[in-house]
Amino acid sequence: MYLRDKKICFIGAGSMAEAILAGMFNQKIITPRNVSITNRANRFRLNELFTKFGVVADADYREQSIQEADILILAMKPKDVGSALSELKHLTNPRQLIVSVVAGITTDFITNILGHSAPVIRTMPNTSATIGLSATAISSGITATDEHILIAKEIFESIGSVVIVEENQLDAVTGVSGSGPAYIYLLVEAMQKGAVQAGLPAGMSRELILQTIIGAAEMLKETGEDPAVLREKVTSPGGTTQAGLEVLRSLGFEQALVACILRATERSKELGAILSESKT
Ligand SMILES: NC(=O)C1=CN([C@@H]2O[C@H](COP(=O)(O)OP(=O)(O)OC[C@H]3O[C@@H](n4cnc5c(N)ncnc54)[C@H](OP(=O)(O)O)[C@@H]3O)[C@@H](O)[C@H]2O)C=CC1
Ligand SMILES: O=C(O)[C@@H]1CCC=N1
Repeated sequence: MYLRDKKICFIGAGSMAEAILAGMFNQKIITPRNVSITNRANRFRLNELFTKFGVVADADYREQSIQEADILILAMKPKDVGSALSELKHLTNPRQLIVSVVAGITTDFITNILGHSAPVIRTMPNTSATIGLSATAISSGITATDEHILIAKEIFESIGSVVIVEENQLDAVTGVSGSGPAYIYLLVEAMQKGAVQAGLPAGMSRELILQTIIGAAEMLKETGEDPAVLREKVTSPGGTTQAGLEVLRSLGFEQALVACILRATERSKELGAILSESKT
């Protein structure tokens, strides 16, 4: 219970902030009166989050909320981090823990803008946080201690599973599990198209595909088997799976996924580099 009595303030009130809020309240690891949420301008959105969670979400209390927080969660787009921190740094202090969910942005970048030694934890959750099933990786900047990692772990365990990584692995995590839900959704979209073209009704296709993905994921988890072994068990020689997989391979399915992850990883590095360059 590292979060008990800690005051948390979100800077950024978008979909990731909402997903984390929902997880923390579902797991009852913090009370609404200890949480405030701020954004740049959208008062309607703040009101929506106040109505939904009962958190302090009043634009007029933005400065006070940031100043009084023990933990600041940065949840704005990468392009907005520099300007947001430059504008708000005078409200922060070295005793606050800074937790960032922003893709590509390094702990060094954040520390340099703040200009003081507040500990910074960089994380990468994903949108399955909304239903408590995020895969989140967390890493610490140079001034963060084991206790800070434990605090961040408690926050992100409320929205799913957590692994601790070195910061230089976080771009790859972003390419794999941060963006990963989108790859799976594209797979479902394509499978649905195929199912309908093969003659199944759309609604039934969706149900069959979802259960197939859930079943395959649970098989991987529960058996601990290598995916190649499980794949081979589905694939009868000369059967339907073999025929389907041959088409996937001839169209470069595996290379496409590997290239996708490498490009998303590279993009995460680019997002950080663009901002670092624009600062110098
Ligand atoms: N979506 C995803 O799948 C994932 C996203 N992330 C990361 O989460 C972060 C947030 O993403 P998401 O929630 O989708 O973004 P949204 O666009 O939904 O929300 C961004 C929020 O940031 C606020 N904001 C912008 N500028 C400032 C500022 N200067 N001061 C205070 N608040 C500001 C916006 O306020 P206003 O509306 O008033 O402008 C808005 O509330 C991103 O950095 C992304 O990389 C991480 C993992 C997964
Ligand atoms: O697309 C993005 O940049 C963010 C980071 C991971 C998922 N969404």
